[in-house]
Amino acid sequence: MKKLLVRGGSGSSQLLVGESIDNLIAYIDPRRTVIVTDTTIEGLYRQRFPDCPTITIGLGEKIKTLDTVAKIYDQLVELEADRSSFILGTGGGIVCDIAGFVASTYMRGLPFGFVATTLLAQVDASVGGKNGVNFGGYKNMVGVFNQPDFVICDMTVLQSLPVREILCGFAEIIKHGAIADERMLDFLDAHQDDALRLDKAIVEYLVYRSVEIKAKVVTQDEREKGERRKLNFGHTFGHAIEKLTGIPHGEAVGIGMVLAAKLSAKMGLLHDREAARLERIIAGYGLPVRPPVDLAAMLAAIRKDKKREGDLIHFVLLETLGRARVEELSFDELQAYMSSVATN
Ligand SMILES: NC(=O)c1ccc[n+]([C@@H]2O[C@H](COP(=O)([O-])OP(=O)(O)OC[C@H]3O[C@@H](n4cnc5c(N)ncnc54)[C@H](O)[C@@H]3O)[C@@H](O)[C@H]2O)c1
Ligand SMILES: O=C(O)C(=O)C[C@@H](O)[C@H](O)[C@H](O)COP(=O)(O)O
Ligand SMILES: [Zn+2]
Repeated sequence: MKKLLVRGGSGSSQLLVGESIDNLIAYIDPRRTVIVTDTTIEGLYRQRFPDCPTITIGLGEKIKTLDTVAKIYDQLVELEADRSSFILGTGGGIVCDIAGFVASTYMRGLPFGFVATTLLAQVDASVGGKNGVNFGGYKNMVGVFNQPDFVICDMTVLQSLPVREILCGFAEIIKHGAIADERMLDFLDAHQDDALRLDKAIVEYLVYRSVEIKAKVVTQDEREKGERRKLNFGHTFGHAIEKLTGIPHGEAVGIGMVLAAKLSAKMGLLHDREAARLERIIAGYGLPVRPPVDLAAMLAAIRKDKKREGDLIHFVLLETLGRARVEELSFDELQAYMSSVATN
């Protein structure tokens, strides 16, 4: 097992890469812990959790709402959870985002930790303290920055993940390579087959390196005033596509990264050859690369993105593979560049 630390103004988080869920008891007091999980994880892994009251939520982005949060508050009241209670979110990104938000707001905030059970949650969603829910159909509109005490990433639970969910995790791994580490992209290229069949050593390296990249950025800029914006590479288009089509987050981010790389090339930053290479890597990991909606629809959704400030939007571009930069673009500029970028 390897450990990393995320330091934020809201507290520090221990990231335990390769820890087993069978050792959970070393991190929590079961008499004080309430587990929040989803129906899949409850069915697959409940017998391996410590014996604690458990709140089980449904599946899918559609339940990442304030309504679900309110239902969890109700159950916490019923369980007589108090300020000495501890919330353990056990699941993918949806459980982590919701459980972290519930823990951060119930009774003005309880301590919490995560067991991240999807590849996407291990490499991204459980790390960095962004907790929240969607509102009015728009992504992550209500939330907080607040670090969990710990995150457990047990590689063995990834074996039960459906293939589509594994691929979604690779989208965020590729993102970390694209913004911060070209050698990671070389590694992803060289080890594609082993990575896709979840070879233990390969996946453990990719999870660790992803978390290392994200932990460094979050420690520098927890509240996303500058450097952290780069973690949003591919997300401006990605969130719009997710909202418009309901495809999973990782798939939408994969398409968003292809579009953002093409835009970077159009703006004279990234070489066309590099944009094409990134697209090849994303496609090689079985992810879609063409937007299933037209440009006008995406731009209309982007106008409501919470990263908009007046007529400007912070857009993450690539200078080269492995180095990102954030530019403020007006919607007119974005529209002008994108209308000359091939999107199909
Ligand atoms: N907070 C952040 O920094 C951050 C970062 C990235 C993504 N996110 C959010 O994460 C969410 C997506 O998370 P996700 O991709 O993990 O989706 P998810 O939580 O919906 O999980 C995907 C599916 O896999 C199932 N599952 C989970 N673990 C499993 C396992 N070990 N075996 C079998 N099935 C399992 C789940 O029940 C679900 O059906 C999005 O809402 C996205 O916005 C947040
Ligand atoms: O941690 C971050 O910062 C990220 O941007 C990571 C993203 O992969 C993630 O999808 C995040 O939830 C997006 O946050 P948002 O604030 O843009 O909604
Ligand atoms: Zn994301």
